Amino acid sequence: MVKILLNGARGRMGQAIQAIAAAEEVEIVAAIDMGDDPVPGLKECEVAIDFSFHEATAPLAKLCAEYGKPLVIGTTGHTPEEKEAVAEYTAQIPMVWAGNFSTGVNLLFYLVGKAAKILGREYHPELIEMHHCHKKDAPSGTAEHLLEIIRAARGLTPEQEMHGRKGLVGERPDDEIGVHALRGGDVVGDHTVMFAGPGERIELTHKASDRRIFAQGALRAAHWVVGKPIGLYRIEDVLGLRD
Ligand SMILES: NC(=O)C1=CN([C@@H]2O[C@H](COP(=O)(O)OP(=O)(O)OC[C@H]3O[C@@H](n4cnc5c(N)ncnc54)[C@H](OP(=O)(O)O)[C@@H]3O)[C@@H](O)[C@H]2O)C=CC1
Ligand SMILES: O=C(O)C1=N[C@H](C(=O)O)C[C@H](O)C1
Repeated sequence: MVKILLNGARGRMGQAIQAIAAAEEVEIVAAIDMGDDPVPGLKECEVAIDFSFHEATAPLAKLCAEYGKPLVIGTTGHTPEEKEAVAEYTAQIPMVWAGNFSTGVNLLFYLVGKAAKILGREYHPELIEMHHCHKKDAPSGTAEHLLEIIRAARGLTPEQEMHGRKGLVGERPDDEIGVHALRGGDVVGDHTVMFAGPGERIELTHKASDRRIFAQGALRAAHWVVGKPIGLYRIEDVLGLRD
């Protein structure tokens, strides 16, 4: 059993984690949300898990550093300043930080990287993601990581991303990544990267149908990170997928 503090406990992911905790050999010693004091739970836990809201992550990371507790972050939508603030604490505690804890999406990351490298510039990447109507950030954290992967493979910059198209946008250049965030209904999380080339197109898709996959990944990360050296880890480290 590993003892966890869960931040964002009343939310969709908080509920999904609580539903499987016992089966995954996790004891939730503190289930907190906005307005709750994390300190008593932090003192008792072995690791904290954050699935809450972008503004909440850096303050929690600061407290984890103060009490010497590892942190697993699933929350997305951080501003560049918030990301920087959180990253500072990776010099004080072990941290696993991932925009998507599913095994399937991590395979998608790998396949998209390979495809972006193998296919030439004339195979145009377009990224489409769809989530439920309650999601507050766009594009998704998963989409942001897919964009990083495509940019790295193709030598592109964030300025070469085109988020949605409207009006006289002109012809699509080769060195562009189209990004389209769809919202509606109760979609758990779909991500497609399309490479549209001359005479053919390749589509790589992952569709999540149950939040359990994210919850299982996050709890696996919580078990894994306890006792690890200080530093920043990704889900690839937890899954042993790092090249
Ligand atoms: N990495 C991954 O694999 C996944 C990541 N996510 C991400 O996890 C996050 C949560 O998603 P989801 O559960 O669907 O969202 P919800 O909106 O359902 O839940 C968020 C929870 O966080 C609480 N909360 C809001 N602000 C704060 C705060 N300042 N301090 C502490 N708690 C706060 C909310 O409380 P209240 O209701 O009182 O506002 C609520 O209980 C999102 O960023 C989402 O993108 C989601 C799925 C998978
Ligand atoms: O908010 C969600 O629901 C999800 N968020 C994560 C993201 O932003 O990528 C992961 C998953 O797609 C579900």
